[in-house]
Amino acid sequence: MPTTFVSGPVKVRVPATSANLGPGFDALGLALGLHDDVAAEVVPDGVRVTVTGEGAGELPDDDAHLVARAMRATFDALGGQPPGFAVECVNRIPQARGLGSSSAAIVAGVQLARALVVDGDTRLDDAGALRLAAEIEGHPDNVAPCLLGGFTIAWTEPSGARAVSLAVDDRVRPMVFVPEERGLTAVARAALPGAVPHADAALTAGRAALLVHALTAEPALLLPATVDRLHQDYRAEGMPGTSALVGALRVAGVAAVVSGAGPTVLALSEPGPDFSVGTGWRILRLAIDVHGARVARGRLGHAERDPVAAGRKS
Ligand SMILES: Nc1ncnc2c1ncn2[C@@H]1O[C@H](COP(=O)(O)OP(=O)(O)OP(=O)(O)O)[C@@H](O)[C@H]1O
Ligand SMILES: N[C@@H](CCO)C(=O)O
Repeated sequence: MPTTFVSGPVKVRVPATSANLGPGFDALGLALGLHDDVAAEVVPDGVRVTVTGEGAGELPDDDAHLVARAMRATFDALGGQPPGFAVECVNRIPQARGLGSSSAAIVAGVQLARALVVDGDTRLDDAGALRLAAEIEGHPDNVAPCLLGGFTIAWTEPSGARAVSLAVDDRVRPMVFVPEERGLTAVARAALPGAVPHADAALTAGRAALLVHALTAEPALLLPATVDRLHQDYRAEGMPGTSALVGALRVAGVAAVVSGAGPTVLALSEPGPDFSVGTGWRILRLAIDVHGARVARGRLGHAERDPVAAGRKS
């Protein structure tokens, strides 16, 4: 069946995400109340991308932009490319910091392309959108919470990625400490060994299981539930400030972990008033986003175009 495109713009709001959460490497993730807003429409020719906020002046303005690449891949999956398309991004998620900026861009592209095709949600259903987004990203732990919201457990079967979303206990209060310096996921993944000791794998599997209970029902167990032996120690040399802050917070009794591939630190409870963080960290208290990516018709409104004000609503 030929592909027909809708006229007029569509938009999507996508949340930041924190992957791994300590022991859940490449599997667990949490959607956070900090968002990028992205709009797109079909145009007669070419690909144009404008960016405001995070990444403005640095990211490509054409087909090479990650949102455009995800849209292209999704149009292919939907049966055909439009003559051209224009994209407007208002970015608030810090990039290359471990807060899922690349997954947010990919999910935005997948959801916008689906919304721009008549019957797009039928041609590529929600399960297919997750599979495609995870395939583009390479692992599902950020794209799952970005699409579904909440606390997600993602896994990959021969047919592709799948995920479930669970409600988080109200007492969990995420806080992120974002450093100035960036860290690319690809670099952090290269620091990992090909194999780990059986004892480390066994300990981490047990803590990941405990973490599901701690996050959903018993936050008092978050400190033991966030112990990991699979990735954080191997990456510590590449992000010494992050490693030191995680260590100091944990000594103070706070369930702190490296967010995603770092270098942001995620704390699942707040440190006491006596805890001194030091300089150079942007500290954000963030709600948990329970909605995941939200699509609507129309252009970005005034509030959505503000790269700061709308950033912390969930
Ligand atoms: N909103 C965006 N639009 C276009 N490209 C983006 C966007 N956000 C991120 N990127 C691209 O992805 C890169 C960062 O991806 P990377 O996976 O290394 O980090 P992250 O997604 O922020 O962190 P993590 O995966 O650890 O949570 C950026 O350097 C940029 O090339
Ligand atoms: N699980 C991924 C998350 C970052 O994309 C990693 O730690 O490499």
